[in-house]
Amino acid sequence: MSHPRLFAVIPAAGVGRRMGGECPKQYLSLAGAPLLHHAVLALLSFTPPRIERVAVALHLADERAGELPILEDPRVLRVSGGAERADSVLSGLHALQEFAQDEDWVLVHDAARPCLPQADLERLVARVLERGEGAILAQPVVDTLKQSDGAGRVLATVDRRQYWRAQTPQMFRLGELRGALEAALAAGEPVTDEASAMERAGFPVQLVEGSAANLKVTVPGDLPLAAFYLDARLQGQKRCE
Ligand SMILES: Nc1ccn([C@@H]2O[C@H](COP(=O)(O)OP(=O)(O)OP(=O)(O)O)[C@@H](O)[C@H]2O)c(=O)n1
Ligand SMILES: C[C@](O)(CO)[C@H](O)COP(=O)(O)O
Repeated sequence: MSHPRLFAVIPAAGVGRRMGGECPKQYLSLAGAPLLHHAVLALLSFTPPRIERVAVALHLADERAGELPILEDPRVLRVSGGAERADSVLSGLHALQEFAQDEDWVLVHDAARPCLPQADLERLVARVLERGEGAILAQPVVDTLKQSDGAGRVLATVDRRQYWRAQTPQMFRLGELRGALEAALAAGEPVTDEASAMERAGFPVQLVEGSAANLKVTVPGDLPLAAFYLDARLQGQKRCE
């Protein structure tokens, strides 16, 4: 069997509205480096299989992108992001077409998730390559879930055993994902993750349990927790040196 080829896209062109502040959150520094650096490093460090190219979707006009040495890595492709996250992902997929085939696998990972543990990434890639079906990292819901009536009161309590919180990376075949995203966007459907476009197109999506460390840095309160996880990883790496 031919060796499966693996590529990646990192959407990193957001403005970080919910974080506030002047600087888009992907350039905020935690554990000595910007969030974007940690996210790119997690993918460049992964093997086997080695990720052959990582397309990073940026606000190319943002001079801060030029200040990240990791974006000079020969495997990194800088592409211009789009108005929405899905547009940025598509921009990355189109750039990868120069290097990848439609049947190759692609991981899409948020720059806003800097703490991705290698063990989670290994688990996701192993499951996809073992079963030949796309998958996402996700966490089962552990709190009781309430449905809102839209006016600040509980409408219903739902069975939380059926609900998971999607994370990234999300891993699919490049051509299938490109087609599903293009179809969803053409239909004007809201696409907040790659899996929703694949579900809409009728593809199966496996759920692979991820860890709480793989949080999405969204609001200011997320920063100290992300710093804790990154510091813990660095301390662990020092103990192994
Ligand atoms: N047009 C966009 C919007 C978002 N993203 C990226 O998608 C990831 C997840 O999005 P989110 O957490 O929503 O980031 P922002 O859109 O920057 O945050 P906000 O919604 O608060 O503005 C981030 O890495 C962000 O940079 C992107 O590449 N292009
Ligand atoms: C892709 C994602 O991280 C999965 O939970 C999430 O949908 C991103 O949403 P955002 O509003 O773009 O942060």
